[in-house]
Amino acid sequence: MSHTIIFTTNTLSTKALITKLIEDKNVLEPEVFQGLQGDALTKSKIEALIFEEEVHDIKTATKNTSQSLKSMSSGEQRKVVLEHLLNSNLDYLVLDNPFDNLDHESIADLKQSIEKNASKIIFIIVLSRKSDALDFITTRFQLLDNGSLALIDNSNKSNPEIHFTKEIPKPIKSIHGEGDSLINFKNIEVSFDEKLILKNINWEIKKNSFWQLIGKNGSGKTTLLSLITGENNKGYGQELYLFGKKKGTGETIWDIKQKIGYYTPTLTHNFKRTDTVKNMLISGLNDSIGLYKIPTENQLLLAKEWLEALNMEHLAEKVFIELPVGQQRLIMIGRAMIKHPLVLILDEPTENLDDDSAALFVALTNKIALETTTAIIFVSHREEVGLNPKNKFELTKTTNGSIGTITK
Ligand SMILES: Nc1ncnc2c1ncn2[C@@H]1O[C@H](COP(=O)(O)OP(=O)(O)OP(=O)(O)O)[C@@H](O)[C@H]1O
Repeated sequence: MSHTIIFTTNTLSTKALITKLIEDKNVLEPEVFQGLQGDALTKSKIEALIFEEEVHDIKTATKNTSQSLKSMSSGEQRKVVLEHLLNSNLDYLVLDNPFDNLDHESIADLKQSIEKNASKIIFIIVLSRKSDALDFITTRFQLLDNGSLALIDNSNKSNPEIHFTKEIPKPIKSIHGEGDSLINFKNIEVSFDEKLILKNINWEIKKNSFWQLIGKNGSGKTTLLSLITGENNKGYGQELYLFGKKKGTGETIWDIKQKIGYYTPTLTHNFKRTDTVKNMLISGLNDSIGLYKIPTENQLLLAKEWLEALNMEHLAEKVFIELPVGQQRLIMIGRAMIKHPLVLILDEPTENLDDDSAALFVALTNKIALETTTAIIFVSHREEVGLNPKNKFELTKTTNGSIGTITK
């Protein structure tokens, strides 16, 4: 049995595929896999280990560190759990998009580690991105709509059709913001358990700017964003200015949230409600996820305009969580943008997307940057092909906290 790559697209359920791959009757070559021990590195595996640690106080993947799995950055979590699985005497290991969330160096490390273990463990790697494929694995399949696997040659290229022809719809009412300076970090520092994570951060975000925030795993990107969105109170007492006011001097978290549009894939991870696509868009006007109020006529009209702009009019009444993930992401960027916030924060928004869906997401982000005055902060490890940020802010780890530099 050789190592295998399986390409999937966002219209298909990889969960069902992965369950089959680690069942006794593995879909690849059932007779070969009979009796072999396998496991999978997936998001739900990581979530289950966090649950074990939190609720039952059982440390499995983190038994050699004092830090909890939950408090680690997403990239750190992935690395620790993979290391644990590689040391678990398995015959085969299924990796679900293992390079998502990882910085370039970690991707190179991980690829090396897979190659190093390739004589001991059979790897089955499920990928959404063609560019993530490992050269030494030449057995490659495409998951088809009917759940079967088709052997492919390596020259298959995708060509997404991008046709956002309508303009980004105008908001019902403008959000008021004084001056050009929206967010200003002046010598900001953040520590956890007395360990400095961010050091002397100076960064000003102005109206109409388009930033990409980059930095290695654990360099503090999410921590930096959480100072803006209000989830982290470590900004108080420091020179952090949000929309012209020093943080902690009067504005409530809700005042601040109202000026920000935010999207990160975890926002809808546990979302189980059956809101329609149309209502999901409108909920961005109330800063809720899912609609808890009856929409007004104007709101319904605005949602219609957005659906047209996204070429998704026909999906208005569909249940949001039943859409393929690529379409869900476009709706979520629409939801975050519907009020034309002063700042739009997109934290690893293309995580887990296939090439075509990522290209659509990137095109929509560029369009928002071009047609509105909203400032955009796009966080990604990947150099997304086609993304056109005007500036880049990079966090670089040092032994005493990460420092920030404007690199573009
Ligand atoms: N509550 C916490 N307690 C202890 N350490 C923490 C806590 N929250 C974050 N950290 C640490 O702070 C550092 C920065 O984490 P953060 O999630 O901001 O990084 P990141 O750049 O977003 O990483 P990634 O790209 O992997 O998502 C990490 O080393 C993380 O382990």
